[in-house]
Amino acid sequence: MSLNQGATKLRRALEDPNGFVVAPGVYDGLSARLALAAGFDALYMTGAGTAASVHGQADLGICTLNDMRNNAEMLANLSPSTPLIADADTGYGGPIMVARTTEQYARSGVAGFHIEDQVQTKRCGHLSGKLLVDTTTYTTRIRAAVQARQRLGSDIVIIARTDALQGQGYEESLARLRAARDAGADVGFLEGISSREEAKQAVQDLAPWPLLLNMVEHGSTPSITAAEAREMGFRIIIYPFATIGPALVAMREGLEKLKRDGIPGLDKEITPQMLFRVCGLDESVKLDADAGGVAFDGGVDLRKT
Ligand SMILES: C[C@](O)(C(=O)O)[C@H](CC(=O)O)C(=O)O
Repeated sequence: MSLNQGATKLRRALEDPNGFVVAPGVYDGLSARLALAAGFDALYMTGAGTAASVHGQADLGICTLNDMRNNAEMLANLSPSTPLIADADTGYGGPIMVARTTEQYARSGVAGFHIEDQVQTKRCGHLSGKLLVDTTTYTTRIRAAVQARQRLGSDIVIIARTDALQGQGYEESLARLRAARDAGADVGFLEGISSREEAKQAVQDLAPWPLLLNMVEHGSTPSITAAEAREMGFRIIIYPFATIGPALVAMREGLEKLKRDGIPGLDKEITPQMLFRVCGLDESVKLDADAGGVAFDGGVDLRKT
């Protein structure tokens, strides 16, 4: 069996003409556990969510390779057979760093990652004023990733993202994606698609090269469902804010309630056991018992039913 099952699975899904990958954004262990429990068969590690949760910072190129790799490694290994697509921003430096990023992501169990053509002081693709590197620098990043993948003999999927649409227009964006494809990228990612027509056009213009749709709601892109994206011909859809969006609202409301009432007033179903069960409590207890451990012989539930 391949060492990186997720990467092999993702690559096979892209080779299958009917394969379509739906990956909700996750940013920490709990959000990933919940996405897995909900039955998603792929995950997306959002860089914006990682910056927000690990550092409490905006998506402005603050996360380093180590921050991203650490988070990705934890997420990818909660369910190694479930592909994790991870944000790799600009690749974190020149070709040497991009190669290092590729190697570290591959060894960490990441199934695929995207690298973009923004400058190092990057920003979220749905903010204005983005600055880009030239096409030669961009393709050098992509080539460094492809060559690193080949040296490793890894199935890790390399996704080329361009942020050129906002400042340089559609034709320049397509030229950049074609250059990335020619440099060996497996999938294209046109960031900040601004209409359904543009989305369909990009799929057609780059066919049969697989394209990823970044479904950031209330950003530059209209709301497109998974079924619509599939119909348009996209092969992967990611929803970066799928878990951090609801978490943000729920946490804010919960904290306002606590401030007001002096008690969180949680739903009855929220017990310590319930939280820990979401996070693999029963599997861990079984693992201990299978090894001959007796620590949990008495169980962990306060009230036995
Ligand atoms: C996909 C993305 O890179 C991410 O970090 O999840 C972001 C999402 C966002 O901040 O809106 C991006 O599109 O740049």
